[in-house]
Amino acid sequence: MTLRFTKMHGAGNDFVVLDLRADTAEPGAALCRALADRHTGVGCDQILTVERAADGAAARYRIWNADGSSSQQCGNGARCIAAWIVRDALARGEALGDEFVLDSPVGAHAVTRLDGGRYRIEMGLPRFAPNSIPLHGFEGAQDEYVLYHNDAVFTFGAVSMGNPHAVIEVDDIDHAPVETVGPMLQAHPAFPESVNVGFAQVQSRDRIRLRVYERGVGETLACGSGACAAAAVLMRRGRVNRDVTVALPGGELRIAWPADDAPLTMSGPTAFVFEGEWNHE
Ligand SMILES: N[C@H](CCC[C@H](N)C(=O)O)C(=O)O
Repeated sequence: MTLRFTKMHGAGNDFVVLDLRADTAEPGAALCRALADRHTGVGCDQILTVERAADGAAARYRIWNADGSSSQQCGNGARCIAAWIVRDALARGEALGDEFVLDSPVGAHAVTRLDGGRYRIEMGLPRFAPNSIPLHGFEGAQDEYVLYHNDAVFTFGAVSMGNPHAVIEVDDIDHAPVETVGPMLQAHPAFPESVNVGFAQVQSRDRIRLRVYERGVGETLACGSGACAAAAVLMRRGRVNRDVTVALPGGELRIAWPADDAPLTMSGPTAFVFEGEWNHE
């Protein structure tokens, strides 16, 4: 089987983009794992599929992690799909304009094309209620949850951006226990659908450094929904202003959440790396 794809990344979070608009079958978990393999496949954190949208949106997209699991949200992926759709429209001689809508597993996202391959995405409202994350074992949304595990105590914030996030504040991001606490929380029964685990260091009221151990992947160079989640948790705690820069290992994202009842927006870069054909038996 020959599979045409586009390799892209958003702040170093990398993707294989598949065009399914001609009703090509969606990739199964095994094909996603094979595509994502960085030795025997193409290599990526997530596989994104572009599909026809019904309701006036420019396109619909879906998301699969490198381990084959699906997700409802991918912030860096949304920006890359926006860039992919704009380039596709230009190649067809169609003018898409700088404002359009993308449909995703968690609903419509308004997109604004900025300069230099940057895009702003409306990421919806952060949801803090434990049952929306989902987070079991706690009643009512809290700014900080406390979890006991093997004689250790973990405090974290939790929020859904359409996918589940835990956010742990640290004093020294370069020595954060990403590879140990990340998998521990993902396997903990408090997170029945696992979780993306962010480690955030507040540098000022306008700047956060962040590392994310992603569900279905491990640590990535950037996580767009993770940047939204960390900003939302820290804004709700009053630790940062409502418009911040989130610096991840792969690049910087801008997160604004002007009011609790206003959509949170994420702005950041996109990049096309190469087009390819993958021959897979
Ligand atoms: N690993 C995530 C999906 C990708 C999120 C990330 N790449 C982003 O940019 O938001 C999950 O399973 O919920």
